[in-house]
Amino acid sequence: MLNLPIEFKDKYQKLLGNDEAEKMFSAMDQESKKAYRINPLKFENNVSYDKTEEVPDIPNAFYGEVSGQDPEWVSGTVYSQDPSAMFPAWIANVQAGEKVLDLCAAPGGKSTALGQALKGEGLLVANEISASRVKALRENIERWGISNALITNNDSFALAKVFPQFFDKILVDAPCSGEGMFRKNPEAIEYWSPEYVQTCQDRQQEILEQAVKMLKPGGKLIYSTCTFSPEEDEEIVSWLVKNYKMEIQPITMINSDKVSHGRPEWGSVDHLERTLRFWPQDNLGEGQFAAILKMPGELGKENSKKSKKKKKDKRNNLSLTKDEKEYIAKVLDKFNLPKEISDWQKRALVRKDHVFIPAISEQNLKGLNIVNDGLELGILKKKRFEPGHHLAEALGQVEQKNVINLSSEEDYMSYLHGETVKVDTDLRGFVLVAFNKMIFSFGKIAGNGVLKNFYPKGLRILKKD
Ligand SMILES: C[S@@+](CC[C@H](N)C(=O)[O-])C[C@H]1O[C@@H](n2cnc3c(N)ncnc32)[C@H](O)[C@@H]1O
Repeated sequence: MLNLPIEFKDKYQKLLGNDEAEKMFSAMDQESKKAYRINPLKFENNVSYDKTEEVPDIPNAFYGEVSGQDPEWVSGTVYSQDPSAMFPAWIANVQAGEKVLDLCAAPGGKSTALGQALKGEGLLVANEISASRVKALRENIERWGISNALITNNDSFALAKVFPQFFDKILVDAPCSGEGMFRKNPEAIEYWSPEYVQTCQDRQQEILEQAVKMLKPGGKLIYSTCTFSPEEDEEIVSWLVKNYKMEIQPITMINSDKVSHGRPEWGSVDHLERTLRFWPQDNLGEGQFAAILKMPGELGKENSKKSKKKKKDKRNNLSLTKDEKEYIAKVLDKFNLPKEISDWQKRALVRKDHVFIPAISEQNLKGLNIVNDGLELGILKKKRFEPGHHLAEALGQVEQKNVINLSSEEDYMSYLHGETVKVDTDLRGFVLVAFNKMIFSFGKIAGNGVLKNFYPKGLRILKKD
């Protein structure tokens, strides 16, 4: 049984009434609900999991557990995510070509969903303030095969300087008191106090003050938390409406009766019932709050012919030489390229031997700590080119012929451990490596049929003795 603080219980008994509060506390003693999303970007996405129970309203999402060693996970074919946490990115209703910022992004559950909705067009800036957490964000975006994300490790002040009135949509999945996660992470209970809730509200306002500066007129802010406290939910939304004249938008993409609405009496502006609340007693997933707010003005007005014209990349000094292009083409020509990579010869740049297609070309990114810009194609090594892991995951978007599908679980695990594997094939040189048809790495086959391991060292799974 969860050891909930007395002040927490008192607060929700007052807010909800005794009966509803009891339902909430007893639901918090049940097991948390696990679920996963299937990646629509991947060509092979026939997963081995049970698909009987769908997560309501979310396409390609099902209840069930995923292991980090499954080929489905390793190949970026599924993402394990709390079902309620799937909603903020879904209601953002991102369209291909938009400019989207995920301001508090790690480990990337919502960034992967926002990125997949862009379908390789437009831009996702995925930012995370914590240097340790940004690593997982990068891994997850790469696995998902997203090619047009700029991953940054900054605070919101630094981003606001570089991107004034720039984005169509911004998701602020704010750091919060995490009350909705108590049953999943009971250690979060230890941090909780009424003062901590207030500290979280202050921090949310500080982040949001910068976020609104980055929205275009008419742009949309999706604000979410995984907490129940009105101070961090309805009160924050009220503050946004009052301070920035933002409008709370109706959310039309939800049909499930397991999704509740914000409480007008817990804030101080109209239309709070348009916001969404996820309660454990509604039995969908963990606790969550989500709202969409629109900036005054209309989108698209700034899209004059002049601003539509593609600006030239200022980074001419990073261009590839003719020889470098030839080394790269020798490898890439063996694969079927998704459309966003097909014009790599025009767009790819090289920095410190790393060849990449930038996610963003016209913007001056000075002042940002860039973790990854777009799609890393690979590394130039003297007169040859070694394709990179991110490229392998992106190539999984389309049918590939130059693939070795490992024939046993044993070979698959050996590969994840970083070992070489003997393969029975006529293929030679760089190949994509798959298991159960799901592409998860590059490898290189030598003349003797030995598959050299190119699974990145940082992702390898340690062998148990
Ligand atoms: C709720 S988590 C984000 C979860 C993520 N959106 C997902 O779906 O996987 C909030 C994140 O905000 C980050 N954060 C904390 N303070 C921040 C700040 N001042 N600016 C930006 N991000 C911050 C935390 O490190 C944490 O990773």
